[in-house]
Amino acid sequence: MANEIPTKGILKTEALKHYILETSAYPREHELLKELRKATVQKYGNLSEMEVPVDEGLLLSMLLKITNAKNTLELGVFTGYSLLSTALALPDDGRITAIDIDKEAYEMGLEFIKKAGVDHKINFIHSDGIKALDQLVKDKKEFDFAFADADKSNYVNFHERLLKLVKVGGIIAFDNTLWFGFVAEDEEGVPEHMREYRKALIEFNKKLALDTRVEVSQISIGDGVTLCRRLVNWGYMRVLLNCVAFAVCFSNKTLFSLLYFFSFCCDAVDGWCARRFNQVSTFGAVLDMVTDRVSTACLLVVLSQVYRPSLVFLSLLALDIASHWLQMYSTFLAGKSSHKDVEDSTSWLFRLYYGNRIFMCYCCVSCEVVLYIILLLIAKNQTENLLNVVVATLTQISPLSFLLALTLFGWSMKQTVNIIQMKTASDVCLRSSLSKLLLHRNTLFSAMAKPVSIEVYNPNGKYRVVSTKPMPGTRWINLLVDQGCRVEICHLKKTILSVEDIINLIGNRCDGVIGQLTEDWGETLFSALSKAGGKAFSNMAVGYNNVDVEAANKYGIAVGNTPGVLTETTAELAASLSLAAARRIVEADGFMRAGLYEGWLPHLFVGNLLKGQTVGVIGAGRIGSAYARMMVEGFKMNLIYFDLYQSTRLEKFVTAYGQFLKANGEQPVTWKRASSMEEVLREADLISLHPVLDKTTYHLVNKERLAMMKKEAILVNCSRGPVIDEVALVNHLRENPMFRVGLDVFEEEPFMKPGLADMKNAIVVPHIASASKWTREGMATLAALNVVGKIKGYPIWSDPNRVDPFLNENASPPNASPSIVNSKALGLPVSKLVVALARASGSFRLITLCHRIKRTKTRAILLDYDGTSMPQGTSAILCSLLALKAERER
Ligand SMILES: NC(=O)C1=CN([C@@H]2O[C@H](COP(=O)(O)OP(=O)(O)OC[C@H]3O[C@@H](n4cnc5c(N)ncnc54)[C@H](O)[C@@H]3O)[C@@H](O)[C@H]2O)C=CC1
Ligand SMILES: O=C(O)C(=O)CO
Repeated sequence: MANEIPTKGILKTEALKHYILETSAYPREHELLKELRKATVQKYGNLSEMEVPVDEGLLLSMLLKITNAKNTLELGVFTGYSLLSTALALPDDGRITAIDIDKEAYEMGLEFIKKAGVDHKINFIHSDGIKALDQLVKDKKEFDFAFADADKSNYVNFHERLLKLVKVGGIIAFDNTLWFGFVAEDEEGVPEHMREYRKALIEFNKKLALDTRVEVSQISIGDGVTLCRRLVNWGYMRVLLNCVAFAVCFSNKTLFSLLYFFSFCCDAVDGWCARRFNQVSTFGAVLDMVTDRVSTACLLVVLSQVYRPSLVFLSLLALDIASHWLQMYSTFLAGKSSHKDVEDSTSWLFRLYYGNRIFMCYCCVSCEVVLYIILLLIAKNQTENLLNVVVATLTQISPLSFLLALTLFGWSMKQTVNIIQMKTASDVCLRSSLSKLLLHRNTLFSAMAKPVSIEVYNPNGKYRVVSTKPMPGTRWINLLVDQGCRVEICHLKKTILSVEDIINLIGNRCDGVIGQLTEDWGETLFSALSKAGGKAFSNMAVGYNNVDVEAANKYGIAVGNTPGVLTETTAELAASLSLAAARRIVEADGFMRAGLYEGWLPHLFVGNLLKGQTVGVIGAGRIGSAYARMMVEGFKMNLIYFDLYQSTRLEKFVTAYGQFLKANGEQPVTWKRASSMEEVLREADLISLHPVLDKTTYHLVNKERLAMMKKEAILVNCSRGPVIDEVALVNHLRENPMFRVGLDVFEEEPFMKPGLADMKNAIVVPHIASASKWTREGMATLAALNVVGKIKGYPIWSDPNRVDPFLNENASPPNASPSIVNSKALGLPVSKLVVALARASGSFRLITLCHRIKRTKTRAILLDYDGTSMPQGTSAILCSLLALKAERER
C-alpha cells in the first residue's frame, strides 16, 4: 500500500477524466492498444499507471502524423503502449528506435505489436538510457521525434543528448512532467516514494523554461507532457551575419534589391520546405535564419538612409548584444518566455517604396530592432509613434493584448492607431510607424519611402503634390509631371481618410494636396500643410463645404474647386431622379424583378406627367440653371426659381423658348422668379435643390417647409445632404405616400437616417451626380491645375464659369489656376488671358474682340472655335491670324 501509485491525471475531478476517456478516447483507441492496455493492467496491476493514458496516446499519434515524422526515438518503453501507438502512426517505412532496460515488459507488449503487423518498424535496444543515447550520438543518428518516458531523474541528461539527436525543427516530448500534479504541491503532501522524481522534474521544468535552444509547450494531458521544438541556435553568429548583410546591402543599393528578392525567394523555399518536410528540415531552418538576417538587413538599410548609417550600425551592434542580455535576464525573471519567443512573435510584413518601385519586405524584427525603433522615436520626439510600435509588439504577443493596448492607449487617449489595409494589425501598425518615421524626415529618401498605398509618378520632381485618392484619367497626372511635380497618389483602401491619415500623407514636405469632399479640411490640416511648406489645396469638387476657407486664409493656402465641368452631368442626374420619381421607375423595376408582373393593369404604377407642370429650382446657379433648362426644354415645364441673385440668362432662355413654342402653335412655357423659397415650395410640382451648403441653406427644407409642399410633389436633392432635414423628410414620406423624393446626397454620408431605406417613395443613389467619365476626368484636371498653378505662381483664371480651355485634351492648358475660391482673400493676381469663344459669330465679332484685347492689354489670346459654326469666309486661319495680329499689336 505504501508504494501505491496514485491515479494519473491532473484534472479537477475523476469524473472529468472519465468523461474525456469515455467520450473521445476509448471509442478511437485501436483494438490492439485496448488489448495491450488490459493485458498490462492484468499483469502489472497498479503499476500499469506507468503506461501513457489513452488520450495521450491519441495526441502522440496525431503529433507524429502532423509532423510527418518517419524516424523516431522512444526512451522508456514499459509494455509498449506508446510504442505501439507510434508504430501505428508512422508510415510503413517509418522506424522507431526503442530503448528500455526492462526487456520483459517490452516482450509482453511485443505480442500485440506483432499482431498489429508493425513490429518491423521497431528496433529495440535493451540498454540503460544514457548509454544507448551516447551510442546513438556517436553513430550520428538523427531523429524527427523523440518520446522520453524513462528515468525522470535523468531527464536533464536525456535532454542534452536528445538535442544532439533530434533534427532542428523536430520535437522532443517528455512525459510526466507535472508528475501526478505533485510539482505544484508542497513536498509534505507528496508520498515519500514519489518525492525524488518530483524534485527532479521541478528542476527539469525550470531548466527547460530557460532553454533558448527549444520552443516549449507544456501540455496538461495525463500528468503532463512537455513538447520541445528544437531551434537553431546561432549565438553570436547572428551579430556577425547582421553586420555582413548590413554592410553588403548598404554598400550597394542594387544588391539591396537583389537581396530583398533573394530573401523573398528564401521565404518561399522555406515555406515549401516546411510543408514538404513538415518543419523538420535543417535546410528549412537554415533558410529561415538567412531570411531573417537578410530581411533585417533590408530594414536597416532603409533606416540608414534616413539616419546616419554609422549610428544605425553601432546601435544595432549595441542592441544586438544588449538583447542577448535582455533575453537572459527576461528569461530569468519570467522563468519561461525567452527572447526567441519574442523574436518569433515579432515578424512583420511590410512594403516600402524605393524610388517608384515597391518592395515587399518580410521582416523578422527582433527585440533589438523594436527597441531601436523606440529609441529613435524618443530621440526624434515622435512619441505618438511609440504607440504604434507598442501596439504592434503587443499584438504579436497576443491578440488580446492588442485589444487592450488599442483600448487603453488608442481610444481612451483619443489617439488614432493607423489601421491601414488590415492584414495583421501589427503589420499595419509597424508600417504606419515606419512610414511616419520616414516621412517625418526632410530628406530625399524620406520623400521616397512611403507606405505601400502610395503610387509615385516622377519621383525626382521638384514639387511634391499629393492626391489623397486615385482620380480618373491620366491627364491630370501628366499635366502635373510636365510642370515638374512629383505626384504621389494614396491608394489606401479606406474610403474616407481621417485627418490623421492625411497628416501622414502630407509628411514633412509637401507643396500641394488634391483632396476629396469627404475629408475634413480644417485648421489641423491647413496647419500641417503649411508646416510642410504647402501652398495649395484643391477639392476635387465644386462644393467645398468640407473646407474651412478661413483657416486656409490664415495659413495663406489657396483653396481650389472644380466648377463648370460637372454642371451638365450633375443636372442630368437631377433630371434622371426627377423622371425616375415621377414615373416610379425604381419601384416598377423592383416589381418586375420580383416576378410580380402578371399583365397590364390600368392602375399599375401610375405616376406624374411633367409636361405643363411647374418645375421649381432652389439655387439657380450653374447646375440649377442647367437643370431648369433641361426640364423646361425637354418636358415643356413652366419654371419658378428662387435664388439670392437673378438669373437673367435663364430667364432669357425660357422666354425665347416660350416664344418659339408659341410660334409653333404650342402652349408657351413661362418663368417666374419667386420672392421667397416658400413660394417655390407651394407652387411647384417638382422641386430640385441646387444651392451651396452653408449656414443659410442648412436644413433649408425642414418639417414646416415640407408641409407647405403639394401632397403629390416631387423633391430632388443633388446639392448637399444637410440642405434637407432628413429625419423630417422620412416622417413626411411616411405620412404622404404620394410625395416622392430623389436623393443623391444625405445628411450624414455614407449613412441614411433610419427609415429612409424602407421608403418606397424615395429613390436613393450614392452621391453620383457628377459621375460621368468626362466630368470626373475633368474635375481631376481642374483640381490638379489649381494646385500646380498656385505652386508655380500662375495667376488665377478670371472666369471660373468658363473653364473649357483647361479641359481641351488637345491643347496645353493656360498657365493659370482655374478656380481658387479664396483668391481675393489672399490677394492673388487674376489672369488677363481672354478666351475667344467658338461661337464668335463672324469676322466682325473677331475683329472687335481683337480690338478689345489691344485695349485691355491682355497678355495673350486663346482661340477655341468651332469651324462649323463660323460664318462663310471666316476660317480657322483667319481667326489665328487675327489673334496673332492682336497679340503683336498689344
Ligand atoms: N451631388 C453632387 O454630386 C454634386 C453636388 N453639387 C453641389 O451643388 C452645389 C451648387 O453647385 P453650382 O451650381 O456649381 O454652384 P453655383 O455657385 O453656381 O450655384 C449655387 C447657387 O446657390 C445660390 N444660393 C446660395 N445660397 C442660397 C440660398 N440661401 N437660397 C437660395 N439660393 C442660394 C447661389 O446664389 C448660387 O446661384 C455645390 O455647391 C455642391 O454642393 C455640385 C456638383 C455635384
Ligand atoms: O462637386 C461636388 O460638389 C460634388 O458633390 C462632386 O460630385
